[in-house]
Amino acid sequence: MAAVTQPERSGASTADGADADTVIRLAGVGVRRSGTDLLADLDWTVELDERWAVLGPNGAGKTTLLRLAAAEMHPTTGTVDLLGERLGRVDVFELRPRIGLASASLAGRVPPDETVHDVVRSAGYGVLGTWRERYDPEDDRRASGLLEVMGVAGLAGRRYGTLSTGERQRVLLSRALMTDPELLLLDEPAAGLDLGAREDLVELLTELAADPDGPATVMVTHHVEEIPPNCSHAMLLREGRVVAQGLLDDVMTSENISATFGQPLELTSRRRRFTAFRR
Ligand SMILES: Nc1ncnc2c1ncn2[C@@H]1O[C@H](COP(=O)(O)OP(=O)(O)OP(=O)(O)O)[C@@H](O)[C@H]1O
Repeated sequence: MAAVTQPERSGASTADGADADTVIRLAGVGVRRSGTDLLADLDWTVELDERWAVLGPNGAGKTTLLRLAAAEMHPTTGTVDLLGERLGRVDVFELRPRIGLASASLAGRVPPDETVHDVVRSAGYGVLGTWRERYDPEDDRRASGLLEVMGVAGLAGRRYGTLSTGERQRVLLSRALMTDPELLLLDEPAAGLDLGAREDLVELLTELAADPDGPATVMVTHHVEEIPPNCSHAMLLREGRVVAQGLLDDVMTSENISATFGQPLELTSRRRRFTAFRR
């Protein structure tokens, strides 16, 4: 993967004395809807140099967690600090461009007639669908560079609605990186991909994760096979609660995976790639 230049980021302190390398801090977080706890008792810290995988079965609360981290919703209880700013006290419209997000819900909102180049470029304005925004040549260069890095430069002029699932994932990843975010959030980036496309994506994410000046990354997935080998941390969620979280090698055990998915599973790893099957 060719490198897209990232500015160097360092660990200074913010004005309120918080560690500037802390990208996400959740303390005592709960999200409650219609009398149900979507998330409960959640404490979580993500540092700038960390690459997280979040795993759990359907309905575990993974997307809810990512929406909190994307400043798309507020917690019912507890506090959420993103990039040194407390949700509820900060203008989320200023915060969101600092966070790159690729998710199925975003994918579904892209106008099908939009060109691929515009889908990527318009992230700078936080909009979907180009209207009257003014773009600098630098915006065009960055969008083109990212599409090149993701191996889809040849699709720049194509309409988004004509792309395959794998091509869309690469375009949305390019869009998520357009604002040079400090935090990158990926909700099931490999969903719907065939085996080859999944492996291509894992390779892309591995290269992205290896960039020391790249963003802190949180990737939500259902499948252990999709975890990039250089992922540093993992969180396992079940029914809105953390089963385990911490360093990848400590968290990814047969016991923890079995507890998370509620069945006896055997987890194996080879060259830091995981597979799981029922015992
Ligand atoms: N507004 C709401 N009212 C009640 N329940 C809700 C609401 N929004 C979400 N839920 C429920 O919260 C739970 C967690 O949803 P979430 O989308 O975070 O799970 P998930 O882990 O991402 O699931 P999946 O893997 O299926 O995408 C689900 O059971 C969902 O039905």
